[in-house]
Amino acid sequence: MADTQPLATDVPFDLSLSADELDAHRERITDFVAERVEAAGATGGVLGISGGIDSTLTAYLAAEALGTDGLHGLVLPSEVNSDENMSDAERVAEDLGIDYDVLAIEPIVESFLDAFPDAGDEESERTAVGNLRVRVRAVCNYYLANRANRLVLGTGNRTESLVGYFTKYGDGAVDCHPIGNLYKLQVRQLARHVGVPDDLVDKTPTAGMWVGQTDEEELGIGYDTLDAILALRIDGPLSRTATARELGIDEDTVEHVEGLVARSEHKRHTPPAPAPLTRFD
Ligand SMILES: Nc1ncnc2c1ncn2[C@@H]1O[C@H](COP(=O)(O)OP(=O)(O)OC[C@H]2O[C@@H]([n+]3cccc(C(=O)O)c3)[C@H](O)[C@@H]2O)[C@@H](O)[C@H]1O
Ligand SMILES: Nc1ncnc2c1ncn2[C@@H]1O[C@H](COP(=O)(O)OP(=O)(O)OP(=O)(O)O)[C@@H](O)[C@H]1O
Ligand SMILES: [Mg+2]
Repeated sequence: MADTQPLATDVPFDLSLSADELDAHRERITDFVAERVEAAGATGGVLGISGGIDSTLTAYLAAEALGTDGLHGLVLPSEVNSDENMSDAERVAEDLGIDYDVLAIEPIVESFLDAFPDAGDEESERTAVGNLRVRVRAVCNYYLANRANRLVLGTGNRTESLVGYFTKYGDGAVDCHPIGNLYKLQVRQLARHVGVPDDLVDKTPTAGMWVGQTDEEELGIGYDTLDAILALRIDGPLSRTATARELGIDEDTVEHVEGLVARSEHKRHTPPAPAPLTRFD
C-alpha cells in the first residue's frame, strides 16, 4: 500500500503533496519521459544509479515509462563512494529488473590526473577532482547513449537546480530532467509513494565527490528549510523579511539562499555569446 503521509519536518510550512498530487506527478513524469524518448527517435534511456534517492526515484519512474527494456543503468563506483551506496544502487537495478553495468571509474580519473601532476591548493583541488569524477560519469553515460541511440536521463531536482548544487556539464550534462519540478522533500515523498524501500528514502543525501561529504553540511542548511525558503521566496512571492518571519528563521539564512541562487544563475542557461553582427539593418 503506497504511503501518502506527509514527511515529518521541523519547518512550519508544508510542502507535502496530497495523494492526488503525487499521482498527478507520477503520471506527468512518466508521460514526460516517454514523450522525450519518442520525440528524439531514441530507443530508451541511460541513467547513472548511485544508491541515492534522486537516481532511485528517476529509475523507478523511467522504468515505468519505458519498460525495463527501455532503461539501462550505470553504477559507477569510485574510491569515495561507500560500499553501502554502491550495493544499494545495484539493488535498485535488480529490483527493477533493468540491464546495468558496473564500472569502476577511478582508473579513468587517475589516468586523467597523471596528465596534471601539479595539484592546486587543498580545497580547490578537492572540488576540482570531485567534479572530475562527476564529469567522468557524464562521459560514460553519453558513450552508452551514443552507442544504443538512447537519451541520458538526468536526476536533478528543483532544489539542486535553483541553488546550483550540481556540477556544470557533470551531473548537469543530460538530455532531460524528469524530476526537475520536485523539491527534495517531494522527491522523497513521491519515492515512498511509488514503492521505493524506506531505507533508501530516508538515506542522507551525498554528492559522493569526496569521503564523508553530505549535501546539507556543504550547503550550510538543511533540506527542509532550504525547500521552504525556495518555495516561499524564490518561486513564491514573499519578501526576505516575510519569508524569515513565516519560517521562524533569521533573515541571514534567507539571504544566504538568495546568494546561492544568484551565483548559480550561469548553470541554468545555455552559454551566452556576443550578439551577432547583422547585414540587414
Ligand atoms: N558567473 C559565471 N558565468 C559563467 N560561468 C561561470 C560563472 N561562475 C563560474 N562559472 C563556471 O562554473 C565553474 C564552477 O561550476 P562547477 O564546475 O559546477 O563547480 P562548483 O559549482 O564549484 O562545484 C560543484 C558543486 O556542486 C556540488 N555537487 C556536484 C555534483 C553533484 C552534487 C549532488 O548532490 O548531486 C552536488 C558539489 O558538491 C559542489 O558544491 C567555474 O569553474 C567556471 O567555469
Ligand atoms: N557512483 C555513481 N554511479 C552512478 N551514478 C552516479 C554515482 N554517483 C552519482 N551518480 C549520478 O549523479 C547523480 C547526482 O547525484 P546526487 O547525489 O544529486 O543524486 P542521488 O545520489 O541520486 O541522490 P542524493 O542527492 O539523495 O544523494 C545521481 O543521481 C546519479 O545519476
Ligand atoms: Mg547522491
